Amino acid sequence: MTWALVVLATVIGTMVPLAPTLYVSWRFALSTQQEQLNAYALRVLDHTDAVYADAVSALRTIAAMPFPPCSPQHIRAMLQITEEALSVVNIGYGAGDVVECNSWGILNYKLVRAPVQIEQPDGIGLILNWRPTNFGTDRAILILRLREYSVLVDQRQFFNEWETSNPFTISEVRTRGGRPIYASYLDRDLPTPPDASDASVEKVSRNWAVTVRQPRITFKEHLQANRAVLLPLSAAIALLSAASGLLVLRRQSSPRTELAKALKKGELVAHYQPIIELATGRCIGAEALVRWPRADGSQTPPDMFIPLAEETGLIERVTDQMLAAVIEDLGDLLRDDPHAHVSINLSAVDITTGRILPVLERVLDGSGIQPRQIWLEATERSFIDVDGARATLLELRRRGHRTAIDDFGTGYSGLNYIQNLPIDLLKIDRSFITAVNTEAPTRDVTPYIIAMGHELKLQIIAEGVETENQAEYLRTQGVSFAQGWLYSKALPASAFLVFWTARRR
Ligand SMILES: Nc1nc2c(ncn2[C@@H]2O[C@@H]3COP(=O)(O)O[C@H]4[C@@H](O)[C@H](n5cnc6c(=O)[nH]c(N)nc65)O[C@@H]4COP(=O)(O)O[C@H]3[C@H]2O)c(=O)[nH]1
Repeated sequence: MTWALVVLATVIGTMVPLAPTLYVSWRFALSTQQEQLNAYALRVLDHTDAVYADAVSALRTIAAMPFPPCSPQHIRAMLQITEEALSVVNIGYGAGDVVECNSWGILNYKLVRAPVQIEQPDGIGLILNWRPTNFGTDRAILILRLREYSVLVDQRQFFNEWETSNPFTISEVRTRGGRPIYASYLDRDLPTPPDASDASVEKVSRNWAVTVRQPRITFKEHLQANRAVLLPLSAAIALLSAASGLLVLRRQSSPRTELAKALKKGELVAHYQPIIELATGRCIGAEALVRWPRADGSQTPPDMFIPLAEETGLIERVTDQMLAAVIEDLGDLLRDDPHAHVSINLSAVDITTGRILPVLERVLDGSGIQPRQIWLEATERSFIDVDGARATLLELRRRGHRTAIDDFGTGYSGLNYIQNLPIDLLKIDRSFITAVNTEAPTRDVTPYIIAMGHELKLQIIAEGVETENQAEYLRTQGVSFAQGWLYSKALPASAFLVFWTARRR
């Protein structure tokens, strides 16, 4: 994946989750608004019902009292009820067109009884917006009338005194007959009820219908109102998607992914380093060494990616592909010359788990290649699990394969250790060959390793032979085989076949 694609993916990765997030949060705001309105409508209705019930109760109580009209007891009773009923500001009595007395006493002026405007189903008459000039208040009064009695209520308190605490919400109260009797926008100089796009809720009780409204939240308003939350949220989403984009990029270009891709595409190839019989100078076989040619023409050295393959569990696939390459590249050679062999490097897991056994069986089955033509090399690291390694090596040997301990001398295997392992060949590490005939401190170790090999009756291969001098020394020490740049570097299959033909004679 290129950077451009990752940037594009990051931008899309930012926008794609952001757009639904904003939309969902707006939808959530709308439903929250609706819920709030719902709750508010219920509160308005409850309040109206409660105040009405209080006023009606006062009305019915006084109407049921047996006192002579406007008698001192009658007036005292009206005063007492007025004081006890929270919403009632006064009670009036008048049998004809005028009020004769009220909670304060007998009227000494003429107060005309206002005509009933609305008849409620429960028999109570309503008079709205009564504004008496000489009554001690300039606030609108709602009168509830039952026969001769009138109960006076502060109209604003009756409907919803406290609703001013919610300045964006307006409420309208209607009788059950549909007659509008209150609208908060009239009281509070609010704009007249807005259009149908408002968010609104209607609630109905036995006597009243209440509607509450609010301009519906637009997406833009929601965005502006929640900038403080939404902007950091979008920044966080952007960061997250950028981070995941980078992660994808890193994954895409991580060495492990690259190696896995190379394995998948079959990009690893086998090169073959000739193995020479020191006594005759003849080529008796080759070691297969993995090569990873890159698109830019370079090669990634096995020392770099083999440890990675071992750590990341890809090494089994490397082994399997090398084995398949050997059969493909040198199958004819091996079938034509039953004395020729190819050495293959196994990993620790191939040896300790025995995984390689069925793989080899499958590959060689019906191939015409003898198991003894496939030598298998394992480093000392493979022998950490001695029992697992011994079981695998024993089975390999039983089938006819030859087994070699590779890079000998670099690990910690002592004589006692390797003499208990079923090994045929000991391969001396290049560092001990380089030391031959030099002043290097390891030069004394080389004869010791060779002697150990002889002691264990193992055939010895020297690797990294670069000079005739080294070859001569090894010959005199009784080392059987050698490989190294003195003879040839690891060659592509076709070049090796040419080398083989020339050195087989
Ligand atoms: N300076 C010098 N070097 C020489 C000379 N002759 C041979 N060599 C190099 O020494 C290494 C010998 O292979 P190794 O000890 O098995 O060491 C191998 C082996 O441990 C591992 N490896 C290579 N191919 C495979 C494979 O197919 N499977 C596994 N599991 N490991 C492999 O990678 C290591 C390095 O492989 P290469 O880079 O191919 O390096 C090879 C070879 O190219 C010489 O005269 N002078």
